[in-house]
Parts: sequence; C-alpha cells; structure tokens
Amino acid sequence: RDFQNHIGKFLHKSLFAFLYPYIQITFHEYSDDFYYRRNTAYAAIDNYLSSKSIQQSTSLKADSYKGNKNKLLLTIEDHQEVSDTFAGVTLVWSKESSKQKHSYSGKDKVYKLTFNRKHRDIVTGAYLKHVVDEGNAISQQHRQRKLYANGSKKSYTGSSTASWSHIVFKHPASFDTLAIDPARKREIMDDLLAFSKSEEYYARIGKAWKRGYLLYGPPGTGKTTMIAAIANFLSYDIYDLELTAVKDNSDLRKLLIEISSKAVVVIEDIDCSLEITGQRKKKKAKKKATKKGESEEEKKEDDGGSGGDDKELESGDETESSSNVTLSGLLNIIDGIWSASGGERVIIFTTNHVEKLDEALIRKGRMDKHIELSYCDFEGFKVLAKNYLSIETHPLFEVVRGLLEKTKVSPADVAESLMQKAVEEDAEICLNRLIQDLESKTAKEGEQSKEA
Ligand SMILES: Nc1ncnc2c1ncn2[C@@H]1O[C@H](COP(=O)(O)OP(=O)(O)OP(=O)(O)O)[C@@H](O)[C@H]1O
Repeated sequence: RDFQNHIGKFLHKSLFAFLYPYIQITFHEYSDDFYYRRNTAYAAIDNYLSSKSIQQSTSLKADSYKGNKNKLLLTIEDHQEVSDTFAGVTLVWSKESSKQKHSYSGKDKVYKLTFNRKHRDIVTGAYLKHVVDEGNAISQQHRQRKLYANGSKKSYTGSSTASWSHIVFKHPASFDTLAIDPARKREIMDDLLAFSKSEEYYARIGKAWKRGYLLYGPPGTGKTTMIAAIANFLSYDIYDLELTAVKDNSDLRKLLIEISSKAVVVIEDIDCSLEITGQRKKKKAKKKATKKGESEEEKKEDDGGSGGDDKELESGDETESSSNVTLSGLLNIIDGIWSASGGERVIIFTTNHVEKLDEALIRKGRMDKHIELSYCDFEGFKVLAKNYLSIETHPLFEVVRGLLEKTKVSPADVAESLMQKAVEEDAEICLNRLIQDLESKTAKEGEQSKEA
C-alpha cells in the first residue's frame, strides 16, 4: 500500500507539473508577525507596476504616494493582471485580497507573480532584483524631499542636545537653469551620475560611499543655486550643517549619524568656520601658559577623536567661540561613521575665499571635485535671459556681450536687473535696464581705477 501511495503521489506531481508548468510567488502587503509592518518589496512592486498598469489595465486604483501626498500612485484593482517581459521571459502579475485576514485589518493585499518553471533562476535572481531596484528608484523620485537644518533641543533632563529640524524642500533650480559653462555643467552631471551608480565600487574598495565637492567663487555666482540643482538632479534631501551651532564632537557625531542615505550635506562658508577654529586655538594657546597637558587634548580633537569634550566651553564662553569642532575632525568622523553605515552622500563645502583654506583640508580624496563659480560671461547671460525673459536671442544681446567683457558682474546681479517687475514688462525694457546697470558699473570701476 505504501508503495502504491508513493507511486500515486509521484504520478500526480508529474502530471500536475506537466499540465501546469508554472510557479507562483506571492508578496503580501503586510508582514504576518506581531509588528504588522508594510512589506517594502510590496511597495516597490506597486511603484514598478504603476506605469505598466496605466498602459494595460482597464480598472485602476488611485492612491497618494507614501511620502508625498501631492503625487498619485495608480495601481491595478483586485483580480486584474499586468504582464511584463524581462530578458525574453514573459511574466504575469496579478493582485488579490489575501485569504488570511490579519487581526488589525482585513485589507491585506497580495501580488502574485506567475512564470514558467523553466525560468526559475532568472526570475528569482535578476528579475526580482530589477523590480525592487526600479520600484525604489521611482519612489525616490516622487518622494517629497526635505531641507534639514541643525539646532538644539532640550531633553527631558533639561540639557540641550543637537538635533535636526526640517521643512519641505522645493527649490526650482536645475542644471538647465544654471548659468555656467555648458561643458562644465555636463562634466558635473556625469560625475554625479557615475557616483550615484557606484555602490559596488565603494563597497569593493571598502570606502564610505561619499563624494566631496568644494564650490568656490565670489558672492552671487550661484554656489547655493548649484547645491539645489545637485539635490534636485539626484533627488536627495539636503542637510544644511551650521558648524558654529555645534557644541562639540559628540554633538557632531550625533548629527552625522542621523543623516539619512541619499543626502547632500552642505557646509556653507567654511572659511568662516575655520576662523572660529582659529580663534579657539589662539585662546587655547594663551591658556597653555598656565595649564599643562592641553596640547594632548587639542591634538586628539584635530584628529577627530571624541575625547575632546572641552571643559572650557561652559555657558559664558559661548559668544567668543561657540563651536568646538575642527574641520579635519569633521572629515574624519564622516569617514568613520559613513563607511560603517552605508548609503550615498554628497558633501559640499562652499567658500568665497578659497585661498584662505588649508591645503590638507581640501586635498583630492577629501574634496574630490573643486568647482569654481565665476562672474557672468555671455554664455551665462544667455541662460539667465532664457530663465527670466524666455528669449534666446535679441538684437540687444550684442551690446550686453560687449559690456560683460569689460566688467565683472555676478550672475546674481544680472538676474536682479533682468527680473525686476519682469512679469509686467517686455524683454526689451529688461535688457535696457541691464545695459544701463552694466554701463554705470563700468563707469564706476573706471573712476575708481583712475583715483587709484
Ligand atoms: N550661476 C547662476 N545661474 C543661475 N542663477 C544664478 C547663478 N548665480 C546666481 N544666480 C541667481 O542669483 C541668486 C543668488 O545666487 P546664489 O545664492 O546661488 O549665490 P552664492 O554664490 O551662493 O552667493 P553667496 O556666496 O553670497 O552665498 C540666485 O537666487 C539665482 O537666482
């Protein structure tokens, strides 16, 4: 009888496999455990299938995106199917309500993926990875991004600790509207793209997945605008780190640990932060005369060690030197924390005075790319004219070209002349105003150089 049973089972299995050569994988919306978490793979599939569903399905469901209530996500309704092809393999996705009801809610949905068993390896390997990666990339694009700034908040014990607060980040800047040399623009975009796709490279060489940019140039040449363009281009959040508001290395460490993946970390005007460090050093040097053993502590801090919890900086000292952080310390902490935590981050330093910076600080490897932003040239002006006046050519352009060759003016100043009341005025009035402004600037510069 046993033998008969075995034969029966075997025949049933083979016959079934012969008649139904498919495999099904199910993806539940919620985990089946106590925590009832939303399955991240399910969310990725939702995003991935959205555009395919729009093309194929006759019955769609609209929901707002998780993370951005202003965007709609369209998915298939229950019992609908969407087909997909990958590397020559055809697969079918369907959606239904789960049979097993969860105690918290009966709404658990399930995606079912059906494919021929002969494609088992390719589907369970490359295809599923492709679906999850694409789905996550889509949600990254649609997510509402945030602009974080550091400050401090009082804990329940009354002591204040460093923390981030945020607002929704909505800056219109893009590389299209940025008035810089087109070749350099392309180079920066290529560099950013290559960086964002090099997870494996950084993992292989065992380094933190980060890229450092130093933006330098006179005021109003677009440093802040470029940061916004970079964040928009990569769809990253921005963390604006004000070093002067950071008490010490342990606060800095706390802030840096909280920075999520896919972030642009910005430290503006680092030359000013350096001045603060300089002041502190001078002050310490004075104290050294009366207090031995100080040098050890200072050395530790400059190396980024956390041991430098400075006892000097009690409340009264705050105005003279509010920050107790060194930039080299900062960079070392970043390397340590970020190489352990994974995730991609771009760190951007800006300065108006690149000549004031310490060579060691901005050497390649720490700051991978140095980008100079400079005065407005004719190419830059054309981009600004397109941004503000929506024109690409005009007979007055030649006059502007001649004036820009004679005088140094920032893109911010050009933008200012072009956009005043631009809504009501036509392009010619704006261009004439710019020409007037440029002429008076050139005349003033002429007088000044004569006096000199
Ligand atoms: N290269 C540029 N391309 C497009 N717009 C620019 C550019 N430079 C400046 N602008 C315009 O001028 C304004 C001020 O520029 P932005 O704040 O980016 O300059 P900045 O270099 O960061 O100045 P600062 O050093 O004073 O912080 C921007 O809002 C933008 O409208």
